[in-house]
Amino acid sequence: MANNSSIGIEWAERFETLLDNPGEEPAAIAPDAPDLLTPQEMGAADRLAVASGVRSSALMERAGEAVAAVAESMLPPGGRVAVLAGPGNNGGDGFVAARLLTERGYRVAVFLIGDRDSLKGDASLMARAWKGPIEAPGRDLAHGAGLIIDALFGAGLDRPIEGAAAAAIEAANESRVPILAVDLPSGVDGASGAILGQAILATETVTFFRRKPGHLLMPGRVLAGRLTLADIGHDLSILHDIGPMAFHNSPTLWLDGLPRPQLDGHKYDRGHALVVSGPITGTGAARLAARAALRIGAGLVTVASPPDAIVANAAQLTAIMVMRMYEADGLAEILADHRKNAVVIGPALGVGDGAIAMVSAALDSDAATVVDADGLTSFAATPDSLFMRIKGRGAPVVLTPHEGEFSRLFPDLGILSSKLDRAREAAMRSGAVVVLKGPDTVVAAPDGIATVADNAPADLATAGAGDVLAGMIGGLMAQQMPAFEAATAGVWLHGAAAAHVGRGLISEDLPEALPAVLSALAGP
Ligand SMILES: NC(=O)C1=CN([C@@H]2O[C@H](COP(=O)(O)OP(=O)(O)OC[C@H]3O[C@@H](n4cnc5c(N)ncnc54)[C@H](O)[C@@H]3O)[C@@H](O)[C@H]2O)[C@@H](O)CC1
Ligand SMILES: Nc1ncnc2c1ncn2[C@@H]1O[C@H](COP(=O)(O)OP(=O)(O)O)[C@@H](O)[C@H]1O
Ligand SMILES: [K+]
Repeated sequence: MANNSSIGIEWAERFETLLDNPGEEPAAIAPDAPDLLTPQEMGAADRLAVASGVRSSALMERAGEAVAAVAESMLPPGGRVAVLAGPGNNGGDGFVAARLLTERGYRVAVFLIGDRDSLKGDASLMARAWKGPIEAPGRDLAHGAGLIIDALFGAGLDRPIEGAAAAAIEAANESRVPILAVDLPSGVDGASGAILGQAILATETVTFFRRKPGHLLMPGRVLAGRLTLADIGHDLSILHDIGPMAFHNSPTLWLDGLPRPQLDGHKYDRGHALVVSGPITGTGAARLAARAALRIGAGLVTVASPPDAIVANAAQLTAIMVMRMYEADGLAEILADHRKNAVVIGPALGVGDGAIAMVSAALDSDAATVVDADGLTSFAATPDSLFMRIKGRGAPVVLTPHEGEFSRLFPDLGILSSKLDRAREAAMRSGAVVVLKGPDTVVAAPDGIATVADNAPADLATAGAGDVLAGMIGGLMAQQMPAFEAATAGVWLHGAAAAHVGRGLISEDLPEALPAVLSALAGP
């Protein structure tokens, strides 16, 4: 995660409370608006809107209007508002909001970084329409204010914030006055969610047309606070020209493709998932994954167990079957039965040559494969051999690393500040769908399409939660759901199951919460 030292303890507290209440939809958003636009794509959207006949000053006026409307919900008229305006169009939005709020009875002070004469285009126009004084920001900029509007930098932030702007951000954060951010909390990179130098800790953020990845990726999601998505006059057809490649993970994306039991179906139509168990000291992980695969709808689930663990597995499984497996050759034999059409391998498998051989055997089969945990770590020294096998097969593969496992397989990708880019690069390099886990889990396909989830509660940071996720994805693939959709749906359902359980969650609860979550999705 990016450096958060400039935000300090309050940031950490916010992180905790926000993760307790994940996945709140932004206020004015249409629920089926999952597209995420990078700052560059948003710039293109603005240009396309202007090309289609919308005046850019009208876009800015509406943006400022949306900011003023949220400000009114945060502070009653008569209150004092401090507007921090930056040198670009984000500052322009701030000048519009300052004017509108003054007209509505607020006492507004505008603090500008730079001078009015250097402003360009619409920002210059809006600054001239502001009739009040303009001050330079000092340490006391928030003195007496009931609300700060942060219009320093938005989509145009292109380098770390220093100097006067950094000092203004520090003063705003330290004032403890509620902050409404325009477009993005200043200092947050809209593409990655990373902090560039110093960042505003906003109470609320108003953004326009579509969210950016940085509104969902950490720490941007936490720094943005509550998000409102405002329509400022872009035509939806613009999205066809832009072709967004990143999406907010929500059921809109995959619900139609979610497997459902058919009236005339039987269990063999719902696929047969195989989960590979570790040795006697590590059997629980496979059982968690197997239970999840069954709960998410696979018709049959079998645990392939090393001989020493067969009693432990058999004693604890009922609807799930157990098969004896003699190392990699045994696994290959079991998977020669093509009815076993999905395999989950890696949870508590053990790290080493034995695991490499077993993962290789799984990848040599025709079964859709989920490789997790030790199955990934075992290839730390030879990641290319894993990727070659993945690229050489016909059936799909999903890799489900947490950040630690990811850095073992893709050590050079740590330099990319964006989790979205890391997952995409990894998917491209490996040929697999990559699920890069965490509070902002990214699912990326080799063609660059990706989703970002924001519905996982912090309760998921518990032993075995990842095993359950691997099983859920395997169970969906057993039901013929394509890999990217299965991974995306699995991640969302995993978060929703955790939210359904709430406090005190342990991994065993997750599969058991699936019936309620799936039933709610299926509707009445
Ligand atoms: N037609 C449009 O383009 C619209 C733009 N809108 C607003 O315009 C914003 C984007 O405007 P801009 O592209 O002008 O970008 P910004 O206003 O976000 O910032 C760009 C300016 O800041 C400077 N800058 C960038 N990083 C800096 C740093 N670390 N330290 C000091 N200076 C830095 C740049 O040199 C440039 O002058 C959006 O976030 C949104 O708020 C809205 O008004 C809607 C319409
Ligand atoms: N702070 C958090 N907030 C939300 N989800 C989290 C958090 N930490 C972990 N998770 C999720 O919990 C799961 C943990 O998986 P993993 O790290 O593989 O654990 P394990 O190996 O114990 O199963 C992943 O799905 C991850 O996305
Ligand atoms: K801002």
